[in-house]
Order: sequence, then structure tokens, then C-alpha cells
Amino acid sequence: MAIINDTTLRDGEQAPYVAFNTHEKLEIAKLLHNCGADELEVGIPAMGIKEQEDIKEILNLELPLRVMTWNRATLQDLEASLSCGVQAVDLSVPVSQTLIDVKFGGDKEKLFRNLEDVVTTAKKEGLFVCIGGEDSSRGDEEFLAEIMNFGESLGADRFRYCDTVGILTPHATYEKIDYLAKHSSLDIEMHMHNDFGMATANSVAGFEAGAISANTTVIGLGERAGNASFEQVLMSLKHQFHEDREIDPINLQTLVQSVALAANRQISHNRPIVGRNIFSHESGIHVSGMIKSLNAYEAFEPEMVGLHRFFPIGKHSGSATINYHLKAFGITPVKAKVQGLLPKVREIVTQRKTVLEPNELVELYLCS
Ligand SMILES: CC(=O)SCCNC(=O)CCNC(=O)[C@H](O)C(C)(C)COP(=O)(O)OP(=O)(O)OC[C@H]1O[C@@H](n2cnc3c(N)ncnc32)[C@H](O)[C@@H]1OP(=O)(O)O
Ligand SMILES: O=C(O)CCC(=O)C(=O)O
Repeated sequence: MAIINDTTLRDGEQAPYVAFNTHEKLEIAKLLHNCGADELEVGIPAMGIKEQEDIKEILNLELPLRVMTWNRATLQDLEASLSCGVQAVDLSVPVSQTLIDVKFGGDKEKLFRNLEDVVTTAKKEGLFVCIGGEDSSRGDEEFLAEIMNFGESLGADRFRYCDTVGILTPHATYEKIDYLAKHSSLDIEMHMHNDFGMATANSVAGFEAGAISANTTVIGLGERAGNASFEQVLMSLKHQFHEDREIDPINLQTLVQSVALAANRQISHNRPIVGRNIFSHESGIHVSGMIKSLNAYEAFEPEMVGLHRFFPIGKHSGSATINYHLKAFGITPVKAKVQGLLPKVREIVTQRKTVLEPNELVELYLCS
């Protein structure tokens, strides 16, 4: 089974204009556990006392999963994490020339020295260590493999491959992860950003190429356009990779709504997995098919994610939709009358830009 390491409480909260309070963080952590997250990245202890107190409260929940903190690869940041009592850390280093220049004045040796110091210390403390390869996708693969092998020799447990500025395509992701998986035996975690809308697809491509884990955030919250979405990766693992995962639809809806509320974000109606209209079939041909077989135009059932199916009466409806709604009112539709109704429905809906309610349809039918 792949590992979902959810970072809603770290990278998710880094989304612009988002700030969670302690109560919200605790609720989100519990709901993520209920919804099947395997690991949680819950914050950045270097941010100070309040962040550290929140992390301790999350640890006090004693959720049966790995709780991790994010750190720059410095002893100071690691010290802050140790003071929280976490058992797992992500220790981040810039790995592209661009960010090595920005952060270390171009000094690659500093990267190796920092890693040696922090990984060795963290392992002495008995921690699970993930090396965060910031900006991996703009880094050179041979250099990345060298860092991974160096990290592994120090006892690191995982390497986080970061598409920090979200530039990869799924095919490029596959090729890069495939290369690294063949040149290092360190486990790989995907950390994909959504600047071109490919974060989830790239995470999935990473799994296909041999990554064992992916960072996610609920509703794809995160820096700029966000991260791979928790609910999309979760459903992909269950339905596309056929993993044996229990998904509780009520908890999933509660999680998504809670994060949206805490982040002050709207969930778009067509958002994959959780958008309220993703099971609303308006096109006549689709409804005609759905009435014959519920498999016709759905990838999975709405109940699996706590949503409902609708056949709205709109501009693209056909007679199957009209018949469906009239029958629900006990009316036996007359074919010619229904055909005559369709242009009227289109005209009304186009003019007022709202679909017809079933009772409005009945009234129109009876008056026609
Ligand atoms: C790609 C990512 O998402 S990385 C995670 C980014 N997340 C955040 O920044 C959110 C939380 N951040 C914060 O609260 C603050 O930035 C803090 C507490 C971490 C640091 O605050 P400050 O000490 O005031 O530093 P400031 O934010 O201005 O700059 C960051 C410093 O860290 C350095 N740095 C950045 N990454 C690394 C790294 N991986 N290893 C070592 N140093 C690093 C920068 O070069 C800069 O150093 P400088 O001050 O010598 O120029
Ligand atoms: O280095 C890491 O662990 C993750 C950093 C990050 O959030 C990113 O590169 O987008």
C-alpha cells in the first residue's frame, strides 16, 4: 500500500491568507486520521512557541499514525522539533542550483555538511528521517541520486522529491522518479505542486514509477496553486490502484468542509471527488444512459464520497430527463407534449440562467 503523508497542517497552511487556530488543527488532524491518512506533517517548530504548543497538542491526541514536522536542515530547527517530542522529521535542503545559489550562496558542500550534521543527530535521537529535496524537479538527477545515497549512508529513511514550483508533467515525473528509484534504494515521497494543475497526476505518476509515498493537502491547499489533493490521491489509490482502503463518506465530507471553513475557501462545484455538482447530469444523452445503467456516465458512485446524484432540468436536457421527473410526480408523459416542452425549457433556462425545479416542469407540462 502506498503511504499518504498529508501536509494540510504544514504546506496547506502555507497557502496565502490561511491561518489555522489550535482547535481547527486538532479537528483536522483527527478527521485526516478518520479518513485514512497514513502520516501527518503537522507544522514547523522553528516558527516558535505557539506552533510548538500546537504540535504537542496534536501529539497528545495519540493518533495511531506517524506525526512529522518540517525543518530546514539545521541543528536549530531540529532542536525545536525535538523539544516537541516528535518521532519523525522532514529535514529540508535546497537541491537545485537556483536554490543552492539563493540559500547557500552556491556552496554545495554546505548542503552536504548540513545534511550530515542534522541527519546524524536526528538518527542518534531515534527519529524517522525524511530528507526534503526542495526544488528537486529543477535539480540534476545525478546530483539528486548522490544526495539520496549520501542520506541513506547517514541512516535517512526517505527522500522527498519536491516539484517546488510545479513545473513537471506526468511523463517527465515518471522518467525522473524511475531514474532515481534505479539509482538509489532510499524510499521516495512525492511532493507535487499544482501550478499547471498537475499535482495529483504527477503524484500518481510518481507511484507508477516506484515512489512509495505522497504528500497531500485537503482540497489541494498549499503554496500558490497548492499541492496534490488528499481526496484525489486517496480515491485514486482506492479506485485506480485498487488498494484496499476504507473511505468513510461522512468523515470525508466533514473533513473537506472543515478545512474549507478553516481556510476561508470555497469548494468549486466541479471540484473532482468533492464538488457538489460532480454527479449532476444535465445532458439528455447522459441521463438517457444513466436511467438504463448507473455505470453509463459515472466513474464511481456518489454515495462513496457523501454526495448525491441529480438530473437537473436544463438547457441540455432531453425527453428522458423530462419523463423521469414527470413520472416522479405520478404523471404518464405524452411523447408529443414532452417533445414540445423541450424548446420552452431551453428558452426559460437560457433566459434566467437557472434550471427548472421539478414542480415548475410539472406546471409547464400541465399548461401545455
Ligand atoms: C518550499 C517550502 O515550502 S519551504 C517551507 C517554507 N515555510 C515557511 O517559510 C513558513 C514558516 N516560516 C517562518 O515562520 C519563518 O520564515 C522562519 C521562522 C522559518 C524563519 O524566519 P526568519 O529567521 O525570520 O528568516 P526568514 O524567513 O526571513 O528567512 C529564511 C532563512 O532561512 C534560510 N533557509 C531557507 N531554507 C533553508 C534550508 N533548507 N536550510 C538552511 N537554511 C535555509 C534562508 O536562506 C533564510 O536565511 P537568511 O535569513 O540567512 O537569509
Ligand atoms: O523540502 C521539503 O520537505 C518540502 C518543501 C516544500 O514544501 C516544497 O518544496 O514545495
